[in-house]
Parts: sequence; C-alpha cells; structure tokens
Amino acid sequence: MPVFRALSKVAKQALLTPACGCQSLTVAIRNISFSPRQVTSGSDASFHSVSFSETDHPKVLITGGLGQLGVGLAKLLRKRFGKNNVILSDIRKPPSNVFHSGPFIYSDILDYKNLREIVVNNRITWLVHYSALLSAVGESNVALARAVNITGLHNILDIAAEHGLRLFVPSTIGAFGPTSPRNPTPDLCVQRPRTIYGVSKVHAELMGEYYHHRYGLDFRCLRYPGIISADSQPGGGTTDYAVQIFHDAVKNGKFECNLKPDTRLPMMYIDDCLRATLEVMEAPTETLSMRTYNINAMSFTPEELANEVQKQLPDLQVTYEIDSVRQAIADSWPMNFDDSNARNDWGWKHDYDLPELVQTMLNFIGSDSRIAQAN
Ligand SMILES: NC(=O)C1=CN([C@@H]2O[C@H](COP(=O)(O)OP(=O)(O)OC[C@H]3O[C@@H](n4cnc5c(N)ncnc54)[C@H](O)[C@@H]3O)[C@@H](O)[C@H]2O)C=CC1
Ligand SMILES: CC(=O)[C@H](N)C(=O)O
Repeated sequence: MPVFRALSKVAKQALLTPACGCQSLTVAIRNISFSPRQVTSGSDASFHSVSFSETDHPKVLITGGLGQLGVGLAKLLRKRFGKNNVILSDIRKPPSNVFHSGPFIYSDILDYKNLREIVVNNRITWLVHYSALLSAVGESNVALARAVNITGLHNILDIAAEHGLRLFVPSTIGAFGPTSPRNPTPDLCVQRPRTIYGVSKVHAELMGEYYHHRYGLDFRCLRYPGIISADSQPGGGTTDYAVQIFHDAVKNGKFECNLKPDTRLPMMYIDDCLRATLEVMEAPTETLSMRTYNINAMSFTPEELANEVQKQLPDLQVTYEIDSVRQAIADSWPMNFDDSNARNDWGWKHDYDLPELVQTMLNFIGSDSRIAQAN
C-alpha cells in the first residue's frame, strides 16, 4: 500500500528524531506530489472560555454527517464558529432542511483524492470523522464495514497528517469485548472485541495514537456510550432500542424490545455527547494525558428504562423478542463505563441522568407528534 511505502521512506529519519511532544517531524504521508509538511505538536486551542475572532475560527469538515450525530454536531459547531465554517458531508442526499441550514458537500471517504480536494479547497483545519457502519449493520455486511471503517479511516488519517488538521474520531463502548472488565470498564484494559465494528474502532484508536506519537497528528478520540436522540434516527446499532422505545411509546403505546430486560449498557443523551466532543476538541493539549478517553453519563437496562418511561406513560406495554446477534454483542460490551480520566483531565461532566433523559425525549417526541397530528 502506498502509505506504508511512503512511511518507510521517512521511517529512518523519524526514528532518529524523538517522539513528538516537543519536536517537529517532516513527514511525507502519501506517495504523491505535495511538499513535505512540518508537523508540530504545539496547540493554541483553549477550553470553555475561548472566544474566536472571525479570523481564527477553525474550519471544520464533518464526514458521515447525515447520520444520527452529524447534523446536531454541525448545529452546535455552527453556533460557536459561524455557519460557513462548518461543512457537513456524506454520500447520501441531504433532506432539504439540512441542505438549507449550512454548507453541505458530497464526500465518499473511500475516495482519497476527493477528500484531499475538499480539505484543500475549503482550507479545513478540523476534521470530525463520523462515517462508519455501526455494530449490528456491520455484522450484516463485514466487507463494507471493513472498507468504510478501516480503509476509510486510513484515508482520513493520511489527509489529516498531510494537512496538519486536528482530527476527532469517535470510538465506542463496542471497542471492548467479553474479556474486558465490564463493570466498570476503565480506559486502559484488555480490548478484544468480537464485532468488525469493535475491531475497526480499536484499530482507529491505535492508529490515531500511533500517528500522534510518531508524526505529531493532533488526534483526539472519545469512546461514546450508546447515544440517545429524539430528532435523528440511529444507524443500525445494538443500543438503538433505547431510542426506538420513545417513538413507539408515544405513537403506539407498545414497544417490542430486541434485548433482554436485564441487559445493562452505558448510555448518554445526544446533547451531552456533542458538547463533550466540542470540549475535547477545544481542550488545551497540555490537559490531555491521553488521546482516547471513555465518556459516560448513565447506565441502565431495558427494564429500568421502560419503568422510567412508564412513570410518564403508565399504559406503555413492553414485550421482549430477542435478536440473537444484538444480544450477543450487548453481552460482550461494558455494563458501566469508567470515565474518571476525562473528568479529571479536561473537566468532562454530563448534564443528563435517566429521569432528565426520559422527560426530555418524551417532551420532544410528544410535541413533534402533536404538531404532526395538527397538520
Ligand atoms: N450513535 C451512537 O450511539 C454511537 C456512535 N458512535 C460513533 O459516532 C459516529 C457517528 O455515529 P452515527 O451518526 O450514529 O452513525 P450513523 O450510522 O447514523 O451515520 C454514519 C454515516 O456515515 C455515512 N457513510 C457510510 N459510508 C460512507 C462513506 N463511504 N463515505 C462517507 N460517509 C459514509 C452514512 O451515510 C451515514 O450517514 C460513528 O463513527 C460511530 O461509530 C460511537 C458510539 C455510539
Ligand atoms: C454504542 C455504539 O457504538 C452504537 N450505538 C452501536 O450500538 O453500534
């Protein structure tokens, strides 16, 4: 592969230079005609109180931006950095409200040249890499998951390193497996996941950290728990039940759960997840003792979630029809996530626990369906 050929050419030089953290390295990442670039490890980012002037806003590209998380992240980042400084991209056609809410561009992460053109033409400085096939859908198409989640990631890493970008790649509770400690799961422990999704995410964590230590890439990674959102649909994961229950409860008063009632998994409301992403991207380099952090908010089982929803909608009927693929995945994942390093290093703090989550979801979906009925 060209990247490894190119990397081996610079390996000698790199080996003679101390690992980043204080030194600059000259790195030719792809075997292509561009000027070798200086990769420096310093960062002028600041945290929380930062206020950017018109000229020093980051210019952000979000890949896979039309999934469950991308549109919400674009909204948050546009509020902070200005509408035109945040570009959403995907291979799907955007709905008209998304298309008219700010810049959108077609980008297939498997097309390296197209990615590079986008980064160059738009003077991108931050890259948020959301494209992926999630756990359940990945098991139903391993070849595609391998291409998108692994080959696609290689393109992203090389582009980010070539152009000195700050790169965010989310990882997941799915990066752990049955031999990891599950209650709680710390940042550093055995990671032997049994899904292509999990394997690809461990690969992303390790490659990102490797590029950081070897070439100075400003790689930042959070392991998200299952994310729950009201206005965007999940894309084929094991934790999807925790979103679907709200829609079905409001619309039909019935919910059929595909996981066993006592399956405990870490979860988070989308607003906390997106805020954590912005906070870690803005965190000063010196606060980051690691490059991959667990983050968490709560942990519950389907039964506990159903009980909490039934406090608001007492007539909700919940039945269980177990999906064996999803159940096996969930049984191998963390039950509780230890995110103390994120809390200590850069001040991570969640806002939503289970009662606030349920209230917020029902308010949102309830008001949405009342509007739909009125129209
Ligand atoms: N939603 C969740 O609960 C969690 C998500 N994450 C991670 O966060 C990121 C975003 O997740 P979601 O928005 O939920 O995912 P999603 O599955 O909803 O969206 C992924 C997007 O990637 C796009 N995509 C697929 N192939 C592509 C290609 N070749 N080029 C460009 N785009 C492509 C899809 O069209 C889709 O819009 C993913 O990396 C996921 O692993 C991590 C843990 C939990
Ligand atoms: C936790 C995740 O990464 C995702 N929601 C999935 O269930 O695959």
